[in-house]
Amino acid sequence: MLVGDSGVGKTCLLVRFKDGAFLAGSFISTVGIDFRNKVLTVDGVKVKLQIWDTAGQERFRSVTHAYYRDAHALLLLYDVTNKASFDNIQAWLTEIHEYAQQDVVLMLLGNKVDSAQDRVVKREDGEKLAKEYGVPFMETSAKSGLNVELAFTAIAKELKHRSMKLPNEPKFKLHDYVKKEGARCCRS
Ligand SMILES: Nc1nc2c(ncn2[C@@H]2O[C@H](COP(=O)(O)OP(=O)(O)OP(=O)(O)O)[C@@H](O)[C@H]2O)c(=O)[nH]1
Repeated sequence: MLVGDSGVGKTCLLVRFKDGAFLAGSFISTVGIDFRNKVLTVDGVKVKLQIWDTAGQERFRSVTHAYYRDAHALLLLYDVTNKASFDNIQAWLTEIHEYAQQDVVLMLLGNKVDSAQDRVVKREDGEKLAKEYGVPFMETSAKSGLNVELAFTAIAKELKHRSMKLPNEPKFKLHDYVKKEGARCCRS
């Protein structure tokens, strides 16, 4: 499930992942909730992700609260060009704590890193906040595609490992995977 303030790029991130395209131009805010499916092959196993795109606008909050309980993973987004969306992350985390399952997979994403000239939230600030709350963190761009595939693949890997629970397989460490792959392939 994708959550975060209105306008941070949740729908665009999902469209980039699903269709490999960027929705440029006028911004159409999500009404309520929407979902798309995508099948990924993770370590030779097909994983079907059902990805729920929520409305960030306050007036839809009661609708989206009802969906948290069934979410296996949450991608919490802020916009690196919008300080308020970053400042609201703590409130989102409180909400997640209240409504989501205790063991939900959670990842923090700082989106729109392609807009370098408009950036107001430094990468280190995102990293610091994520560390404080013990969640994996990445910067992304729905526009350029930076780290989009990586974010969803990391989540899919974690979910696959959880659902298969193979006793002889070493535990998958989402944090380490994100750190290693992020550093290797596509830091901005
Ligand atoms: N430069 C840039 N613009 C982006 C990016 N992602 C989204 N946008 C723009 O930001 C605006 C909002 O994007 P959406 O994906 O609709 O935002 P949202 O979080 O789904 O918004 P709500 O549905 O209201 O919650 C649109 O005008 C997008 O074109 C990005 O990575 N880079």
